[in-house]
Amino acid sequence: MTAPFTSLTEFRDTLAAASGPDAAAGSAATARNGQLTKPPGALGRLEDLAIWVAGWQGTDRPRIKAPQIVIFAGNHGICAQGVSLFPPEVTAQMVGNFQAGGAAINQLAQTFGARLDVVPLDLDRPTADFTTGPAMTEDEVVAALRAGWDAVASDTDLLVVGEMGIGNTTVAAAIAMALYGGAAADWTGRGTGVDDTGLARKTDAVTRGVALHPTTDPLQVLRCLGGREIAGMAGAMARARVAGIPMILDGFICCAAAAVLAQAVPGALDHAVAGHQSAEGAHARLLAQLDKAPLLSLGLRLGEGSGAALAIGVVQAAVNCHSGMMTFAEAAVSTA
Ligand SMILES: Cc1cc2ncn([C@H]3O[C@H](COP(=O)(O)O)[C@@H](O)[C@H]3O)c2cc1C
Ligand SMILES: O=C(O)c1cccnc1
Repeated sequence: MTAPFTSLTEFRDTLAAASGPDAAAGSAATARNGQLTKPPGALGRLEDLAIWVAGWQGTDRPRIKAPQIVIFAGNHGICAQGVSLFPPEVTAQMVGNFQAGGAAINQLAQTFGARLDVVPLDLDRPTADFTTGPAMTEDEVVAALRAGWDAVASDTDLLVVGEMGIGNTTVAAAIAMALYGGAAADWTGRGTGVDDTGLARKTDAVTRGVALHPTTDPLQVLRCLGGREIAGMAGAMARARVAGIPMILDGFICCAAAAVLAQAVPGALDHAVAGHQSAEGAHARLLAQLDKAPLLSLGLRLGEGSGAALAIGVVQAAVNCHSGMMTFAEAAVSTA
């Protein structure tokens, strides 16, 4: 489906018009869960996950048959401030690596049987340095949101969005500070591995950028401080919300994109679970703001959708148990 919006206002209206999950299917799944051959609650959060997917799929027997991972890539003018350990050309080089099958996310996608799509967004045209002006024009940010919307396949039943963009932990920190306040140092971290001096440069850049763009409108925060891959992720998440496709959030950068939606429209992330807590310092703080408890905590600090991709396996396991197990009656097992 082609994106049904051509402005930020229309984007917000599209997202706000999304309906919620099927409450009857959720209730039916809760009832079924209570009859499965296990002590009540013994599958812990897997039970909640299966019931949650059931609501979004509108059936008490959900299945995950077509998971999709989409990686958005973008380049950032803020790299001019010396905020990353790596040079910006790595973004395009890694896109080539994704296309050749050589990155971590390729292996993870294959492990969980997920389709993998890579969407480079104007890599030869970095955003503007947000310490000197708005990162994007409205046309640019809307184009990236539309690319995100259009990247979700029509048969996808579980979505993961990931990113590649040298400099984007600085961008995500600026978005988080603009949306939630606090000091820049609360939101900056080591990203690809900057030293103390690099971290101080990041924190200074975020302080100056947020001061230059004092807007509190979440979509203007995305335009002024964000990046194309972050807007692409937001557009794909919005499409999933409107289409009722459950999704798994990845690390710090992905959650910054999600935070824009959550602040723009209440309930915008009802279709999302947190896949993992990354090692980027402020990810835990951001997850707390989103009120999402991570499924995994493996010390990853990669991005590319990697932590969320791992959690595809957890969600698949949850729905397979829920939909494939026998009830006490079917299996002739005595109840308590
Ligand atoms: C080879 C390589 C592969 C990556 N895959 C993801 N990232 C991650 O690191 C970047 C963010 O960190 P910073 O803000 O410090 O630049 C993003 O591209 C993110 O996806 C990578 C980074 C590198 C170097
Ligand atoms: O939290 C993440 O996803 C992350 C952390 C560091 C670098 N890239 C991504």
